[in-house]
Amino acid sequence: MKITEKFAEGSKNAKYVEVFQYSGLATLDILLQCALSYKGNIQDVGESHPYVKAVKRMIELTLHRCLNINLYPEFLFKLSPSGKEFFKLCDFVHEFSEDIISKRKEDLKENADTEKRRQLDFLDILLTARDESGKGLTDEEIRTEVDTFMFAGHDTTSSVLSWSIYSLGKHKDIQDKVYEEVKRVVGDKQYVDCEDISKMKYVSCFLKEVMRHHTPVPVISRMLDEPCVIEGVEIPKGSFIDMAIHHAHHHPDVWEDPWEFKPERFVGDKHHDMDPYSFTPFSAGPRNCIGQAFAQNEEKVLIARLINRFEISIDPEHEVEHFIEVVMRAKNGIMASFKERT
Ligand code: HEM
Repeated sequence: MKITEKFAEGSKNAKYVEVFQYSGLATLDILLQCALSYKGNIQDVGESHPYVKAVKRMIELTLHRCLNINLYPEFLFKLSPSGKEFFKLCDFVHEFSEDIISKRKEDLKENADTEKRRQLDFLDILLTARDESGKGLTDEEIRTEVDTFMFAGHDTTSSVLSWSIYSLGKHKDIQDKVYEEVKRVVGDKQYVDCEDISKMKYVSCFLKEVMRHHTPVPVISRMLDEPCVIEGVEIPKGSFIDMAIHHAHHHPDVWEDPWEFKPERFVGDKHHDMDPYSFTPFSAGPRNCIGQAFAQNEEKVLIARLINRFEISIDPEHEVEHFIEVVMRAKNGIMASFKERT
């Protein structure tokens, strides 16, 4: 697994490694490979990869727009320098997805036999989907689905992986428990089996606590299509409302010691007796996250592989502070060291 090599290499060259940069590249490679059977080799190129650079800059420009009310109207944004840069990057990001799709279409035509043997992936489903009248998705519809998947499926998982590494390094007692369980379930294998995933019960509780305490998608927004009354205040139809999941995850009426990191609060699925909206890292309702099962399995495999090989510590001198940039990041990153276990 490349990310373990990157952490091992990084820890040899410097005592502490910045975690977010490597985890973002790894989760993008994983998503491209699993959903689109595309070998992006993003981790080999690093942060200078044009797709990675473009997405990073687009997030910065989106935040800049959110903080400038003058840029809210689409036509003003389009005329501004930041809007022009944003739409140019948008075109580039779309071209990246279109390229993956057109390569697959060619492969399907030219290598039908090898293609049949390949495992079905998300892109196959999009390319072959038909409605009742036999009509498939248009090229643009396929491209927007691929864009959503690439965006929704890699920054989120990277945030959870980075905060998991931070939490393991910060709480050595919890790291020991995670390691004991992984050692018992996975043993000395260099991979994690499907059956291993469901046996890692403590790792599940640990992951849930990471997603509660360091909520990966801290805020989601909706436009009201009908008026809504919240605590006696009527909010009119057409209003945009933000739902602060991170705050709900720390509400003292709901959570005991909300600012303490305690995976034990999820042991035995205790939280199942709670209000179902008290813990919603993947949102809730009809538009909740469709990648949640995949994401949780991915995180468990990554954590198991990392903890089986390394003892993780964080730099005690480095201040770590939550910073919301669509997903939950750390203001100055997370510095961790990865010591090979003997
Ligand atoms: C730990 C990782 C993840 C977290 C915390 C997460 C969280 C979320 C949340 C909160 C939403 C709702 C957004 C909203 O209502 O505005 C969402 C939607 C979505 N997620 Fe995830 N996600 C994760 C991983 C993934 C992965 C790996 C994929 C793809 C493989 C994915 C695909 C999607 C898609 C396509 C939507 C839009 C669903 C719709 O609008 O109907 N997510 N995710």
